[in-house]
Amino acid sequence: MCFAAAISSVVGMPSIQHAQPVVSLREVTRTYGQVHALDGVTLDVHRGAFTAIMGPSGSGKSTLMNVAAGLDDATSGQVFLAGADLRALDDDGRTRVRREQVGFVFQAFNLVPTLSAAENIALPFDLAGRRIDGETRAWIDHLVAVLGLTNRLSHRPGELSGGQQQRVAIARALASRPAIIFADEPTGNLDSRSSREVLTLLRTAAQEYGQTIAMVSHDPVAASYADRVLIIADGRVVGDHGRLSPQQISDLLIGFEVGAA
Ligand SMILES: Nc1ncnc2c1ncn2[C@@H]1O[C@H](COP(=O)(O)OP(=O)(O)OP(=O)(O)O)[C@@H](O)[C@H]1O
Repeated sequence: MCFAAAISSVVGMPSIQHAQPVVSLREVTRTYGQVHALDGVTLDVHRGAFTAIMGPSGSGKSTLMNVAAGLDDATSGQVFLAGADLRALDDDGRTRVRREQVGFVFQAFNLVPTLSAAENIALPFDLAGRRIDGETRAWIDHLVAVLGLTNRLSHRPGELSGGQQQRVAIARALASRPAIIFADEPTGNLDSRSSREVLTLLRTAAQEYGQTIAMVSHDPVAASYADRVLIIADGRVVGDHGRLSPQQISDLLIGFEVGAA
């Protein structure tokens, strides 16, 4: 069964609304001592967008993701995540917004090694003290089937390939239908075939389900799966493009790598 059919058969195809951005940054700065990791970033990310964030090493990509996800504090400016004004919240408030609205996928998979795949997928619900109701169980079962994990649910991460581990991490991130998934180099530890599978899954989740995804990557091929490519240099957004080919992305980046050298 294709991903779209599986999803629509469980929840119906949601309408994609572009009214309120999922993430909204206004003139955001983040300084570490003398370093301006973010230097006046203004940015909206809309529901259903698959956005790649690219730029030279040290340009501020991780800082941007961390600030937008409420993992790090902006020094100045405004940060809205799923309608919440993050800078007006205390640590507990930010943690709550993160748990309820954000999914994460990391390069190193970040699965708990002592838990099975099924337990890892359910972990965010356990941590949030949320019961998995019937509808959510059906959704997770479908995700597991579409991601090809049905026969791997009792396995621990150490018994799975890299690609399978990342698919478990993606199922975990999608399970709670978060407002946004932040993916930090999600294919950094995968071979090219597994990378293609993972990127296709992310793109399909955005296109067919309206799942908002922001992905930091160094890889022009990975970024070519996104429908928006942001280029960050010296803490600023210096490029904001629609879908681009890997070659177009490489050419853009070479200009900034040379500029940064
Ligand atoms: N916790 C921190 N303390 C001090 N400086 C920091 C901290 N985090 C980031 N920086 C600095 O902020 C700038 C942006 O870093 P950031 O990690 O966001 O860049 P990046 O684009 O994600 O880099 P990379 O591609 O190498 O991961 C860098 O100069 C970095 O050294």
